[in-house]
Amino acid sequence: MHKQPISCLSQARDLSLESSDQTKEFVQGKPVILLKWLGSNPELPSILLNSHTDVVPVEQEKWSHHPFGAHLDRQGNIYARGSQDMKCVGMQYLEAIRKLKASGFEPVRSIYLSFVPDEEIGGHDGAEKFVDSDVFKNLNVDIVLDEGLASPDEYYRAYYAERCPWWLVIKATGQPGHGAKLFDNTAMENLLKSIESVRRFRASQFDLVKAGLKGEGEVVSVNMVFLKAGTPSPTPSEAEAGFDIRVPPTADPESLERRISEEWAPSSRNMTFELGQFKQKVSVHDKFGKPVLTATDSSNPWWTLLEEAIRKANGKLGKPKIFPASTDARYFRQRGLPAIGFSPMANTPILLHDHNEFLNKDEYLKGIDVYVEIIKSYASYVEHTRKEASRDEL
Ligand SMILES: CSCC[C@H](NC(C)=O)C(=O)O
Ligand SMILES: [Zn+2]
Ligand SMILES: [Zn+2]
Repeated sequence: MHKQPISCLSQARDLSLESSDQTKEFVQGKPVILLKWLGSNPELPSILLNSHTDVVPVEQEKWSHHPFGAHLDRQGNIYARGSQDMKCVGMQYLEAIRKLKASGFEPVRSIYLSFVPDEEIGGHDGAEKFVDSDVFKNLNVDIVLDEGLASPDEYYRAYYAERCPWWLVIKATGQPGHGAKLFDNTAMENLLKSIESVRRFRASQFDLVKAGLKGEGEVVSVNMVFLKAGTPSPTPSEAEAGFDIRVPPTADPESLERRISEEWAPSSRNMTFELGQFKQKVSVHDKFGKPVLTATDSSNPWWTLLEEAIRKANGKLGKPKIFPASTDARYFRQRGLPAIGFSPMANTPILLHDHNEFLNKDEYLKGIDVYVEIIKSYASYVEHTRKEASRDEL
């Protein structure tokens, strides 16, 4: 994973943000950088602006410009790995603060910026350790902003929840034998029956999205990501397939698990299964099995303030959505904190993790002005809102 935490520190110095005593290595070599803009009433709970410093790898030869060269083309598009996911957001936070400081604005609530590692590989040594720490507890955070997605149309997207990844491997065993012989109960036949069943389920979910009945983040998605089996002859006695499944907080995890064990990997067909990172299946549900969501109605003042701030910056906000993939926001929501996924990139194709990831400079600059309004509004909001749930309650 490519990391650039050092530049955050030089930016912090440049902006006179506090940093030295706040930077923590919960895991050696994986720093969490914390910057602080002290509010005039530090007793009030704070605002946390989170971003991750790691990016996914690149296949350099498939890019039209060097993926780490930040090439600016004639249309004003900046090509770089992380230009959407999510160096843009981390820098926009800092640039918005630069503008606010230059304008003489003084926050009432303290504002923290966290730059965390490892989001792309699950956040276990990054946001998860940070959120579990006393350092985080002492920040007394009231609201978290984290990453969202680009939007190909003129409406910004904001996310109030996310789906949970289940990495599934199903294994089939069966009768080995001569490759020229037709016989029942081979590992391949057993596995293929399961794959057919998974595909029917996948189509049923995808049809709901295609028909406009459900959003992308509201269905269970399943993609087969690998197949591993045998040699040309004899007929192999073992075969396996891996799936990337994404489960929305509104789905019933128990019934999906039943489907896996009864339809996709039934022992009656000599099949077994493993759910990797299985622990994560609870991360979008609380301990009572209730979905972990951030409210997007008048019960959540931070949502209303976000809407108003975007409007004030002449931006348009679409209907709140469930994030289709996985972000660090789930760790904050699990602690009972409201967390909104938001990356101000309208009129932009969704290119995170793709070749030729880019962001247009005008969108980038507009996003800074959107954050100026959001930070101004959040840091001036003095009503008491909610407290972090204590660890014992979770
Ligand atoms: C669970 S770790 C992987 C995290 C990654 N996040 C995004 C935003 O792509 C994903 O959902 O695949
Ligand atoms: Zn990201
Ligand atoms: Zn990513």
